[in-house]
Amino acid sequence: MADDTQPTTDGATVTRPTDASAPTGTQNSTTGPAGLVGLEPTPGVAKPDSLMVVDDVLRKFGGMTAVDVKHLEVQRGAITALIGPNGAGKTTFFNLLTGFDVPDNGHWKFDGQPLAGKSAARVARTGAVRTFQLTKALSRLTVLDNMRLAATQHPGENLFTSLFQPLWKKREAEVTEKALEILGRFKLDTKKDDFAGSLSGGQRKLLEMARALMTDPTMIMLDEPMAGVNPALVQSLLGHVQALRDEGMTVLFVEHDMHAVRHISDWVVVMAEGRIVAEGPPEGVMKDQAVVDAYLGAHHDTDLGDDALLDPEVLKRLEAEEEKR
Ligand SMILES: Nc1ncnc2c1ncn2[C@@H]1O[C@H](COP(=O)(O)OP(=O)(O)OP(=O)(O)O)[C@@H](O)[C@H]1O
Repeated sequence: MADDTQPTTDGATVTRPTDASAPTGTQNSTTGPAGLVGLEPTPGVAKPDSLMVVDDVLRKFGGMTAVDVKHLEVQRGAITALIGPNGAGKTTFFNLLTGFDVPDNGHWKFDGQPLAGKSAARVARTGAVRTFQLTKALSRLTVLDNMRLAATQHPGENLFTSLFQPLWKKREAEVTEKALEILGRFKLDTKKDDFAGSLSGGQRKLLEMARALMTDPTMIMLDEPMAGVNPALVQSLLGHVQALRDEGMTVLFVEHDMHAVRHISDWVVVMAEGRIVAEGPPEGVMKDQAVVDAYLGAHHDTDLGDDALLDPEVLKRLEAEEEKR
């Protein structure tokens, strides 16, 4: 397989596998993307190294079934995209898995630990952390304070430390150092004293990701990370997501941007009307008849992966525009 790598606005690199059946960033034959090679692309297929395993999760709103997932396994160390037309149940499913909503039925495990019935805070402490859009309150804090606040959800934080000044002083210094290091990685260090609300759409998304990293997650769950992002920064964001995977993190993301999905996902799971209708490597899944039907049934104008954004000329112009912001 030949890889095509491409630098982004901030130096991160997007690696585009030219053969989707053989993903990149492999560690050994069962874990990470390599473990997905050759798997049967059928809904509910077992993965060789599953970090999350979901069974019979049902969520109804009145008489309407929003989520009805029989079985899903998420491969450790890989990037899995969760896609589907509007109203398919993706966000509800995310909310259920992360303890922000309660199912009518079902159970699921993260790294062997049962999560059903656990609060959102307890789920986050297990290492499954989701990103959130910056709220109004957070927008009024500086970028650095946003990062420091995110660290308070860290499993290592405890009452003992917070009661003794020498301990919390030391901890505060460590947290600030870590925050600056992560901000540097996302090229947000120069913005550390700016209000988060003053950042561009793409920079906000980077900050959301940076905040999640303050808790050292095992799995990061991103809800539409590319939404509202300038196309020049999309490239950069994609590079960062791949870098997290290459460091061994598991990524699960909900996304409408099919360009993003096609170019960074190792595996794609498709939901429609609450159910998983297909899963498999990105190239194959986009051609799956059940997927085409689900999208055509929902909205006819969906772009299932436009490569125009990878045109160097288009990119150069967009990057120049982003620089001016
Ligand atoms: N709190 C709620 N009360 C009633 N119905 C809800 C609630 N939340 C979601 N729904 C319904 O459940 C279904 C699934 O919604 P959900 O937001 O999970 O879909 P989605 O795939 O994330 O859609 P989108 O891509 O548009 O964000 C929709 O029909 C929605 O109207």
